[in-house]
Order: sequence, then structure tokens, then C-alpha cells
Amino acid sequence: MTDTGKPLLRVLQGEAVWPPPLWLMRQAGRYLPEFRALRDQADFITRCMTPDLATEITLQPIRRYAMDGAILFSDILILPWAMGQSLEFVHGTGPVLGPIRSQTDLDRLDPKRVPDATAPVMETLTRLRGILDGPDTIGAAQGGRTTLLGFAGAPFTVACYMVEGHGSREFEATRGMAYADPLLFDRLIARLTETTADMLVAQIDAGAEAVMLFDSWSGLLPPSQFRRHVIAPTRAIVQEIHARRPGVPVIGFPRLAGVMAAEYARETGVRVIALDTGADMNAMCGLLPDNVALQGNLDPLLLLAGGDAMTQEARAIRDAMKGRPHVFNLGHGVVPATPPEHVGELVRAVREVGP
Ligand SMILES: Cc1c2[nH]c(c1CCC(=O)O)Cc1[nH]c(c(CCC(=O)O)c1C)Cc1[nH]c(c(CCC(=O)O)c1C)Cc1[nH]c(c(C)c1CCC(=O)O)C2
Repeated sequence: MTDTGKPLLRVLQGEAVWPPPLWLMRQAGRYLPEFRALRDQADFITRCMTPDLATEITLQPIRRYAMDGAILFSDILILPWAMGQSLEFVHGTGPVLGPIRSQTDLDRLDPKRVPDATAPVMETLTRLRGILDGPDTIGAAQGGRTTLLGFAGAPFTVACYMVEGHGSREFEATRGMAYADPLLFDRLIARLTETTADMLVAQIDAGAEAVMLFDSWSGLLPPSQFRRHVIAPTRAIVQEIHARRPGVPVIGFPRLAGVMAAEYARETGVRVIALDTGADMNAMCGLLPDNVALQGNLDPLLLLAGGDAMTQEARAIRDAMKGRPHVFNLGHGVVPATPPEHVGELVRAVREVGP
């Protein structure tokens, strides 16, 4: 099958496809027993940096559910780690980093390290693309339908973890720094903008057919800060990718951005906007240019609950988007307690079209 035959890639390029292609954020993860089995073999960073393991983990949900998209198994915090920031994933706590609070801290980071440090990630993408499009593996079993997605965190969300040094609900140290030392914060965002664009171009060269920018905490910012730290750097990254690798779609996920999501979609140049659970997809359609595709947005907790309520809501989202370029997905990641059978039911419900 040629590239243009992949349903997800067609939608990412602006075409309406029925029924819509689907994949799920965090589709490779703790809810899968086969993921938990590999989890004991190595710590999280080692799993991301070992092509054998990262390739296998990426493919687990593709084997089970024949998803239309395979998203690279990695993390948004691999970029600061590759620049030299200390990073550890602590069981039960999440990521812990040596916080960046001064120009001296920022100067210690070295963007020149990124290509070497992320070489195993690129190797993983190249292997995945070979398998997904290859003749005698799961690629063939699924008719080569699966699109390979690369990703990065968007600068603001990555800066949240870099400055705070750990996860948070409010990221007060980060948002405080943006006001108290705007030049330092701008320099951090600028450094992330450049390194993120370079890393995504490298992911495309290694085999990614589209890339996604996760801006999970963009919704914490008021409009003026949202324009400065979310829209402007995202636009710069999208322009750089489009200039250097024309035609490769970028998916943007400005989580919790509310009404600012419309301005984001218009101003950044993303081909696809991923909407969170709280967004009204229909209302958003009216605010978007016709050539911007939508992705989303079933509540991950409805997937956890399963049953008729889930399949009905999934079909309602799907049917409301009929005729528009739409990628079916969740509004945020699969939660770890989700029964894998519910994912199977969801995939069947979205793919079954009535007479
Ligand atoms: C904010 C953020 C991070 N990472 C990511 C985001 C943006 C999306 C979102 O808002 O969820 C993105 C991400 N993280 C991971 C992927 C892989 C691809 C996928 O399956 O979606 C992607 C795309 C793997 C992961 N990243 C992480 C795990 C769990 C690691 C484990 O326990 O094995 C996985 C599968 C760890 C991680 N990584 C991060 C946190 C806060 C944590 C700890 C919380 C948690 O455990 O869920 C940072």
C-alpha cells in the first residue's frame, strides 16, 4: 500500500475519511499486561533508549487493536535529558529533574548533545517504519495501514517540568519565573523552540510520517502569556518543519486551552488540532479554518468505565464529525486502570458503520 493509502495520514493531510481512523494517546502503557511484563526489565529511560524495547512497546497496541497510528514510545522529557538535565522517573512520584532556575542552570544545558543522545530514538523510528510498511510482519497483516507518529513536548510544557523539577497541578514556580524574570524564561523557551524543531526534523528523517506537539499545561496561561509562550513558539516550530520537510503534518495539542484553542489553530499553522475532553468539537468546528483537521476527544474515564455509555458517546463524537477531517482519539491519555477489553470494544464501535 502506498503512503497515500493510509487512512490516518490522509486525514492528517486534510481529507475526510469514513469511518475515521483512530489511535489513542498513551495507547502503549501500564493498562497492557504485555507492557507491564517488559517494565520490570529496565527503568523507563532505558526502555526509551533501547531500540529493541522501545520498538516492541510501540507495537504492542498495534498488534492487539490494529490502531491506525503507532506513536513512538518515548517521553517529552527526553529532550531536556538529552541536553544534560538530570532526570529520573521515580515510582509513584513521576519525573524528577534538577530544576532550572537561573541563567547559570540554563547555560549548563548543551543542545549539541541532542543528536548523539537521541540517536537510539531515531534508530527506533527507522525500525518501526520498516516493520509497519514491511512485507512479512504486522505491517503486511494490517495491509500497511498504520501511520508512524513522532512527537515532542511543546516548549511551554517542557519548560514547566524543567523549571519546577517535578510534576505539579499549577506549576507555580514556572509561571512565576515567566513574570519575575521574563528574559530568562524567554531564553529557555527559545532554546526549547530550536532544539524541538531540530529533533522533530530528525524524527521525520528517521521515519516519522507526522509529528505531534504535546502542550499539556498550556491551559494554565492567561491569553497574553498563551500567545507569547504557546502560540509564538509553536508557530516557529511548525514553520521550521514546513520549510525543511514540506508536507509533513504537525498535530498540536494545546490541552485545556478552552477558547484559545481556536486562535492557536488559526495562528500556529498546525494541520491538525487535538482537543481535550472539555472541548465541544462541534462548536470548535465553527471557529476553525476548514483545512484544519480535528483529533479527539472521548473522555479517558469513559473508556475506563466501558459499556454502552462508552460506545454510544464514541459514536456520537464520530458521527458529529462526519464529513470533516477527523481523527478519533481520547481527550487525554489512557488511564492505567483501563481494562484492555474496553479498548477493543471502543475500536470496534468506532470502526462499525451502520447500514
Ligand atoms: C506531560 C507529559 C509527559 N510525557 C508526555 C506528556 C504529554 C502528554 C500528557 O499530558 O500526558 C507524553 C508521553 N509520555 C509517553 C508517551 C509515549 C507514547 C504514548 O503511548 O502515548 C508520550 C507521548 C510515555 C510515558 N511516560 C511516562 C510513562 C509511565 C512510565 C512507567 O511507569 O512505566 C509512559 C508510558 C512517565 C511520565 N512522563 C511524564 C509524566 C508526568 C510521567 C509520569 C506520570 C505517568 O506515569 O503517567 C511527562
